Amino acid sequence: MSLTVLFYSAAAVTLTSAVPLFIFFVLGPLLFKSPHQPTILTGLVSLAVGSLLGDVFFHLIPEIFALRENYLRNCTLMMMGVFVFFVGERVLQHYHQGHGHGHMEFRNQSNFSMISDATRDVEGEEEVELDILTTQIETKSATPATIDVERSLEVTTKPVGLLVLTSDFIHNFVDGIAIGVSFATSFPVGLSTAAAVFLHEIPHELGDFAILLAAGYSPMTIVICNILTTLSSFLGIVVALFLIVLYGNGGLAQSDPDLGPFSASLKPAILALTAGNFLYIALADLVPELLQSSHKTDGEGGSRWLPWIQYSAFLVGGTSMLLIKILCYLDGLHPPKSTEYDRCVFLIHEVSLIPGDGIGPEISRAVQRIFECAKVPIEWEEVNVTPVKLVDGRIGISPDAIEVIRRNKIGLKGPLETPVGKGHVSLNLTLRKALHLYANVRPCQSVQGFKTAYDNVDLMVIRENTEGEYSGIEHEVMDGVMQSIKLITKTASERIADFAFRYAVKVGRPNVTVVHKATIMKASDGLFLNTVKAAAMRYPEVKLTDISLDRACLQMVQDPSLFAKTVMVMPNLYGDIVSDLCAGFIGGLGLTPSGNIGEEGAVFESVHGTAPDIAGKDMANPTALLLSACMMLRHMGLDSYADAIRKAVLKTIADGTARTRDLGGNASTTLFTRAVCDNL
Ligand SMILES: NC(=O)C1=CN([C@@H]2O[C@H](COP(=O)(O)OP(=O)(O)OC[C@H]3O[C@@H](n4cnc5c(N)ncnc54)[C@H](O)[C@@H]3O)[C@@H](O)[C@H]2O)C=CC1
Ligand SMILES: O=C(O)CCC(=O)C(=O)O
Repeated sequence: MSLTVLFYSAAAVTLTSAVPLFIFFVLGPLLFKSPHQPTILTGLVSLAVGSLLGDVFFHLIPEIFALRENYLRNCTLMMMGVFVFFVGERVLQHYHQGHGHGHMEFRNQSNFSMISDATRDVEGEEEVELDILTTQIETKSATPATIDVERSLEVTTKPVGLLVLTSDFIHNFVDGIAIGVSFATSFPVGLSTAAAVFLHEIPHELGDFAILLAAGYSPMTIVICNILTTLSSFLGIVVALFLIVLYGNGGLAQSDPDLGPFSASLKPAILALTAGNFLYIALADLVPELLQSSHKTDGEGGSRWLPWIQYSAFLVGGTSMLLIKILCYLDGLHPPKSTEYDRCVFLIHEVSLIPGDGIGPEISRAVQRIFECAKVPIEWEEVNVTPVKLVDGRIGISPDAIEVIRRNKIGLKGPLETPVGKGHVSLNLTLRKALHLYANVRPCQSVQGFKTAYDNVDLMVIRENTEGEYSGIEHEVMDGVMQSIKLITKTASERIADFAFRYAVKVGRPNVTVVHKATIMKASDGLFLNTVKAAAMRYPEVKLTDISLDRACLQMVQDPSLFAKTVMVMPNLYGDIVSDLCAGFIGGLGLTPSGNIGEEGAVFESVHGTAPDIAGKDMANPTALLLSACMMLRHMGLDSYADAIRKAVLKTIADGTARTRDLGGNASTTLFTRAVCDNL
């Protein structure tokens, strides 16, 4: 995804820099000669104000506060964005009385006297070939503004040019970061930020051209300097991409809190600074300039329409930002929810598909067919994980296959067979470890309309997914004595504990329950338990309880509703067993989904295995994999598709006519799939 972000950001920055250059050379002479020059310039500045504010209010703020985390920090950073640019402008003013983050440089001068400005030092100093200068000289002698201009001539010297270039360099660098991070957030946010930067760059760059001409720079030198300062935008993009790669998981498609520190923390922080910056430029830099120009022009008998032009251009800028947002909603018929809107336009998401063994290919085909019916905007990239002999002689998944899944960041996986009591290590575990998918989320909810012994089951198991009893550290101590080591580390326990608490906050469950057997495994389960207890201090809004594994199983079987308001977190093996137990409450393994989630991506799969007893017979229930695929869609922000598919699946089961055998019906996998499509 980073390459896509790089491409869009680089294209945006190139356009943002090239167009003002084009305007300067091709349209500049016409513009400067035109009697409508103030009108055009005021229109451009007003358009910039509208688009900057539109970007802030319609795109950046919803994105910054899409997650409930870091609310105060992000507010502070937004304020800091304003403050830093206020201080920066003050410093620049100190060195050059007047030039801060200038856009039209009509501060303290009458109606956009940029042109007159530009001529100050040029006369007699350098021969400049452009027509534009002739126009400038004429303009200068003709307007009353000349007096102001003459006065300010005294402060305009060559160092001013350097100051302007330095400030441009910094400004472009910040714009580069903002554009890079915005595109990493989503295409629409990138587009709107690039448009806002672009629209305020035009008047800004034109103003700077004029000052540089005035400071004695030749047009060619200005162009070269402009290209050099533009390089800092690219530097900004590189910094943004570096942060994305370093902190993981940004990139046009994902902004789920589970996806890693970039999406959850760094991205809102940078967007908050950008929002502060844009607010400052719009309200502190541009609006006062507009008010001043309007006032003076009126006073001088200028266009009475000027304020109306400003209002209209402002509204056009703001409305265009609103339109980008509305188009985005319409595209996916999404409800207006910022995390979801995030991913909704123009992009087809690439998802790795591992069909798996046994019933895996049958149920994977069913999912693909139903996704087609639902027109889900994803493309599958099938990954072959057939075990191969690795360089170290072990049997496992080829590094290339793992790389594909890592690249796509999102995968759907059918079950993989593991030889019992012999042979190669579990490929399921290999994938989880290789991709650092440390959290296994296993929800279990009653299917309305499908009656079991338990009603309204609503359980949530979070299983540590990388170590514990599944560490695979086993050896023969002596003949007839085998030892298997249960590895529990503080790091992994802390990671899963934090995940469980964040998850509880996210889904609105008030409690976390840690399930353990620390009475017996005092050291390993003891460490797990204590680490979760310590993590609880960081989430005062969530209540922590602990329960031993055996007691938890008893209570669940007696009354699963006792656990309906909690998120259960536990070591690896317990999670595997407890989630199968949960499946029993609602109708079996054909119904329970799961997601393996980590910082580098997520792979979704059903809780069940390859079901060798029914494999190849068109008898398997694809619901568990389908619901896993719905979890995946939600993880990607494609909630509306997830909701539609889930509704159709549950309706099909509730209708009762197309139930598979595990649910007491006699429908084939194919028939069930067709029924779900019909219900979509
Ligand atoms: N995550 C994974 O890929 C997992 C893989 N496995 C592997 O699967 C293989 C078989 O394991 P088992 O212990 O037999 O467990 P299993 O989950 O494959 O089967 C248990 C029972 O549930 C039924 N069942 C499971 N899924 C079903 C579905 N979608 N529709 C209808 N009935 C379904 C089966 O017919 C069987 O009677 C083993 O090689 C094991 O290693 C087991 C569990 C998880
Ligand atoms: O890899 C296997 O064979 C079984 C894995 C399993 O049961 C699980 O952890 O979900």
